[in-house]
Amino acid sequence: MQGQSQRVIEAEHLSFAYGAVPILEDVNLQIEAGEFLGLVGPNAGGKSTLLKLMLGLLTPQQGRIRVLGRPPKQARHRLGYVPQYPSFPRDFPIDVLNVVLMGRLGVGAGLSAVLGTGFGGWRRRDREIARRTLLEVEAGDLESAPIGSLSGGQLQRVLLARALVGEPELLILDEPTANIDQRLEGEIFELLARLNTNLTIVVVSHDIGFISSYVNRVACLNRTLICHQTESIDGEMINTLYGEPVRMITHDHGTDDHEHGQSTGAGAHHARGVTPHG
Ligand SMILES: Nc1ncnc2c1ncn2[C@@H]1O[C@H](COP(=O)(O)OP(=O)(O)OP(=O)(O)O)[C@@H](O)[C@H]1O
Repeated sequence: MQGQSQRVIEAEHLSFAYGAVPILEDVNLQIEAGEFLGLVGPNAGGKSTLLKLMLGLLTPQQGRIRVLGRPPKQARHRLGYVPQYPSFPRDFPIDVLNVVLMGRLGVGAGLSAVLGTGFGGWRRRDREIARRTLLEVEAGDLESAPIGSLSGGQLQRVLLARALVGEPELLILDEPTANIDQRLEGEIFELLARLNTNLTIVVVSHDIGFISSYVNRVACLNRTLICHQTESIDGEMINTLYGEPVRMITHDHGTDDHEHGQSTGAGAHHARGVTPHG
């Protein structure tokens, strides 16, 4: 259960480099409980790196990051994470329920169940929670399906269930709809919007136009980070930024060599996969 106005993420003057290559520079970000934040930016802008810092998988060279008031590693069991690409082989002989149950491994009860009785010996309570979570993501009928038999959209729901089954306070998704079609993308985001009624969510996306109708706030990352309230991201603003009507966009800040470089208060923006209308 989240506190009334608990700060879920607090990043202050965060800088990170892989070796000598700077990826994040002086990033400041506060996320309050209950927010649905979209993280957008160009390829290699540092989005996945920022998520890994939130998850405690990387350590910043400068600055500080707190998750639920603690160092990220200490908060990891209270987070749910859906990675960009599923990291297990699709022909692995395991059914959906057991994939979802893996998400209970970080939770005390699930772990002791596995250690005590061997793999597969989950407690009834863990199985109940896993089934309930599959229902929540509208994938209850897939419980016994081999993981390799699922469509892209079904797999995303199952990975979402795996992230939710540990009953997290913050759900982090790295481009959850990158490999599925637009209709299913809408369904997944409808689902995320419902989950957001009692869960803080951070989602990485390339498509600011699409996510703007679901998220409350958009953070734009291209080495440095700038936030916009969703209501300020309307068609007119996007068109002004691009100089022509566009649909699918990412935008970036603070470099001088933009294709559509325009100086705005928020920095210049450019499009990837831009679809001019008309
Ligand atoms: N382990 C690593 N070692 C060295 N460089 C890395 C490593 N991981 C990522 N990078 C580089 O860091 C930069 C930022 O990567 P990151 O994955 O954070 O970007 P991103 O915004 O998530 O990109 P995309 O939209 O393409 O997923 C990229 O240039 C990437 O090649």
